[in-house]
Amino acid sequence: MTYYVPLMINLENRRCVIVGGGSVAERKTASLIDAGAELVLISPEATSPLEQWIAEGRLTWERRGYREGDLKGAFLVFAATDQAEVNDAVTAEAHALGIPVNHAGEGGKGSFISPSVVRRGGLVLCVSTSGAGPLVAKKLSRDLDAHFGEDYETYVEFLSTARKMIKEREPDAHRRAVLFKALAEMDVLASIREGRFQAWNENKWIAWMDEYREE
Ligand SMILES: C[C@@]1(CC(=O)O)c2cc3[nH]c(cc4nc(cc5[nH]c(cc(n2)[C@H]1CCC(=O)O)[C@@](C)(CC(=O)O)[C@@H]5CCC(=O)O)C(CC(=O)O)=C4CCC(=O)O)c(CCC(=O)O)c3CC(=O)O
Ligand SMILES: NC(=O)C1=CN([C@@H]2O[C@H](COP(=O)(O)OP(=O)(O)OC[C@H]3O[C@@H](n4cnc5c(N)ncnc54)[C@H](O)[C@@H]3O)[C@@H](O)[C@H]2O)C=CC1
Repeated sequence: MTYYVPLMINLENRRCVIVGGGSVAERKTASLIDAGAELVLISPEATSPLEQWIAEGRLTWERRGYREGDLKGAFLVFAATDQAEVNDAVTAEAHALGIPVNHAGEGGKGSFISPSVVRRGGLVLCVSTSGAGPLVAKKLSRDLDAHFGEDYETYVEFLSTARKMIKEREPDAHRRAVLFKALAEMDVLASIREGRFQAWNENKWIAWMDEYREE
């Protein structure tokens, strides 16, 4: 089995080309829109949600079949037609140009695959079976969905603010490390869950950092 390496990619304003306009293209496009990518769809047909997004200006549509040369300038490519030879040709062009490509019909032919994803704000939980069972990946991520509640979104926001505070206010590498460790062990989730949590203001952060300074 392929040893896939998970990555987190920032696609904001990056040109992504999706070839094919069916249900698979629709699913991949939905997450790319949320990512703020610059999207180009190449397909003679598109599902109604895709058409809706096109009408809203969220992606541009080349209403025709794929032609060699379509991938020039792309950062990422999705080959998602129902024609095996078209998906293969798109993949071959992407490989030749050194652009990462996803092959919907035979995952192993592409250079990356999409995991099943559960989001809680900045917390991103991904499940992949390395292509062995996409439906199983989906099922396992539903288990995670049930286990990780909305409280994690608030928790990750809290961590993000804390990290920023610590970086801004603590120049000493050793003391920073002590603070990050204390932060990771702090039990904030329970209070969020019970509705007792209130976001910390700057003074509370400073007081908290000072406690550790004295030790
Ligand atoms: C290799 C990979 C490449 C890629 O697409 O990136 C791939 C490939 C293929 N999928 C196929 C079928 C289905 N895929 C789904 C659903 C999802 N597929 C996704 C990912 C991946 N699918 C990558 C591996 C991920 C991994 O294993 O970790 C998810 C997780 C994410 C996403 O697509 O964004 C998303 C769930 C999203 C969610 O969580 O909701 C469903 C069910 C449904 O539609 O609900 C079916 C029908 C049931 C079935 O056949 O199992 C076929 C056979 C096609 C044929 O028969 O011709 C291939 C071809 C092949 O086997 O290579
Ligand atoms: N990776 C995944 O998660 C899954 C992959 N699949 C595979 O992906 C393929 C596509 O699935 P669906 O989106 O459900 O198919 P679909 O039949 O709904 O859509 C196919 C799309 O490809 C377009 N198309 C056909 N020829 C084209 C060309 N020359 N250039 C550009 N676009 C072209 C069609 O106009 C249509 O919009 C399936 O055949 C299957 O092999 C299927 C289910 C899930």
